Amino acid sequence: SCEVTVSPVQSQAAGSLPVLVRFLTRRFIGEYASNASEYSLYHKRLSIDGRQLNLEVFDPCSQARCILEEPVDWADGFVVVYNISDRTSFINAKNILRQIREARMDNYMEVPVCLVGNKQDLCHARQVREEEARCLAQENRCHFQEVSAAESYQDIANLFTQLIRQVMEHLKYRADRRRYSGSKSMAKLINNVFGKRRKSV
Ligand SMILES: Nc1nc2c(ncn2[C@@H]2O[C@H](COP(=O)(O)OP(=O)(O)OP(=O)(O)O)[C@@H](O)[C@H]2O)c(=O)[nH]1
Repeated sequence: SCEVTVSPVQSQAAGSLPVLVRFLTRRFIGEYASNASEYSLYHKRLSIDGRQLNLEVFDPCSQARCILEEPVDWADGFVVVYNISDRTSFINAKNILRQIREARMDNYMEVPVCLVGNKQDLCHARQVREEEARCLAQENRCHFQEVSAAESYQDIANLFTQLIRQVMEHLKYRADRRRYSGSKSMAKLINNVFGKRRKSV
């Protein structure tokens, strides 16, 4: 069993909550009662590739508008959502990606991120080209996908599953590194101790 924490980060009316709820419940709920936004931490038990996971999802913007400091520190992965029919939301997403990158400058700390263009069903009113978003994702070394929370569950399920797989690999990589550097310093210590002993014999 393993704990995975993912944070969806919303920009302008991007529909991050509907995207998340689609993933958690398979249903599309378009409008929420205003007090629904008080509950911003969600849990789900999942099985991915035969592993049991406790997924924790934090939606920072339902609490306060896009406060990133906290999730940047503790999240194992990010879902940055913008609305393909709202250019401002894309610019917000760009800023959020930059903030995540800056906060995670150290390569080993770089966490998996997925840029999500929601409301694909509104492509007749599109303000952000898919290619432009793909370029932004490449620049930020993150995955990219367009979805419609209103129309489809499968794309959203796939993107969360893929992100969680990446997160698990990343966590394993970090744990291996820690173990390796631990065993290296242990080897150094043993070497020093034995070196000294040998000298004194
Ligand atoms: N057409 C369409 N509308 C969507 C989709 N996803 C969400 N919406 C609508 O977009 C609006 C914004 O959804 P919100 O629940 O406010 O999304 P949010 O990103 O959490 O936004 P805040 O209210 O600012 O926190 C709602 O009216 C939703 O019904 C989608 O895929 N397609």
